[in-house]
Amino acid sequence: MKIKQVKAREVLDSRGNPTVSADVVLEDGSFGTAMCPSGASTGEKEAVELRDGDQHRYNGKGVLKAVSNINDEISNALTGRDVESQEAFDKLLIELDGTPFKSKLGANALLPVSMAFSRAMSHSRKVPLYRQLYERRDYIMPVPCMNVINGGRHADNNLDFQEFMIAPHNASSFREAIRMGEETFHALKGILKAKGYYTGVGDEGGFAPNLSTNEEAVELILESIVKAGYDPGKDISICLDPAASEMWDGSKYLFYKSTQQRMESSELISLWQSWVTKYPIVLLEDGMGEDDWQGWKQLTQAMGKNIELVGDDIFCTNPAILQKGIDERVANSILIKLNQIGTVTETLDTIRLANKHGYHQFLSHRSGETEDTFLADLAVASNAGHLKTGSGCRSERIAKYNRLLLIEEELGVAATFADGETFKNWNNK
Ligand SMILES: O=C(O)[C@@H](CO)OP(=O)(O)O
Ligand SMILES: [Mg+2]
Repeated sequence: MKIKQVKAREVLDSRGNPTVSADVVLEDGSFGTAMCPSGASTGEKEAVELRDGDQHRYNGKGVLKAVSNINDEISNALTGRDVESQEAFDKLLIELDGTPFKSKLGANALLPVSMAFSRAMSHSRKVPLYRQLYERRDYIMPVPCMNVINGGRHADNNLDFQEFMIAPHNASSFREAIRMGEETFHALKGILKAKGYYTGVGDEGGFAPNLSTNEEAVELILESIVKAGYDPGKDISICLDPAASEMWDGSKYLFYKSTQQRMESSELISLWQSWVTKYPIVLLEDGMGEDDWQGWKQLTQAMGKNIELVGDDIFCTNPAILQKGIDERVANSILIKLNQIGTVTETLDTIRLANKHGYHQFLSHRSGETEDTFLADLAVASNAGHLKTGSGCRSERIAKYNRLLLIEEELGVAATFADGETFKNWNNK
């Protein structure tokens, strides 16, 4: 298929920061467009996001360089080229950049072009995007892990830990799971209000109340699950992303927003063990920091048979780093974020590698998002069984859930809801 046009411009993300929107048009007139998300608590080994640094425009956060890299270099190299597959297309992008972390053209230039090509191909082949990404007979609809309390770097005022999520898994469909999650979200709002807490939301749509302890967040969520009429642990469980890299001060974990206490890795592991005993927690993401491999190994030894331990900052969706984690028995699951690695093909490669070694895959949005719903299709295409894309009441998050509702309807009997099995069956460690 010949590429007819590649084009980009600067648009805005959900934090009001600039991001890249790109289009790809194929010879047969098929059109695809996509927008790039952006993180706040980023891993050190993520593919590079180019920012202009010109303080007169968006406080240095403009993306005009990345945009012109698409409109000039990428467009010149691709226009008129015959490309037979996503792999071939992404290979051209990777070669054009030529650096290990995509620092020349920017992952925020490569990724939206790569995603736009997937969409253009799906239009050309007249198949839905999830089928374009991975053709299967039956698909698994993911458990929506909804971030109902935001802390850490995603809210200025409150908790040390970044994300407190609910996983409504005892449902017969995605539609039912989302309803259970939203009912709990609204019950939580009522509880916060009654206790005199602020009910404004953080970057990912969860509440950002001024709670005094991290434990209180979990307790309130459990109370809201019950208030909504569900059984904690049986119907709805808890998932956490404390984003521990943000707490790591080089040798210890600093509770930088609450007590100012500094914990050894072993103490933090004991804290997680006591929480898992006390609370119905099924998934812990970034329980240790990315620079604390030793701590990560110990965490995996201590808890890897009991719950899902997801590596986000430590793996950065990078197959080479994941391979190191597999070899050294670090984590039993990987977070998947398209812009951490920078192309659709490499994202699918990482998913495949994880699958081959019994590592689960947790599909994820970024804290800076757009209305682009690519993630929803990727979550279905991968059959990964769960995703996180915020909660409640912010449209850039809900857009993905709404897309999943439509996909489930479209698939009909070819769709099975993932349910609680998603969080079980560890075959390693
Ligand atoms: O840490 C995370 O998992 C993500 C998404 O929730 O946050 P950010 O996009 O800020 O890296
Ligand atoms: Mg994370």
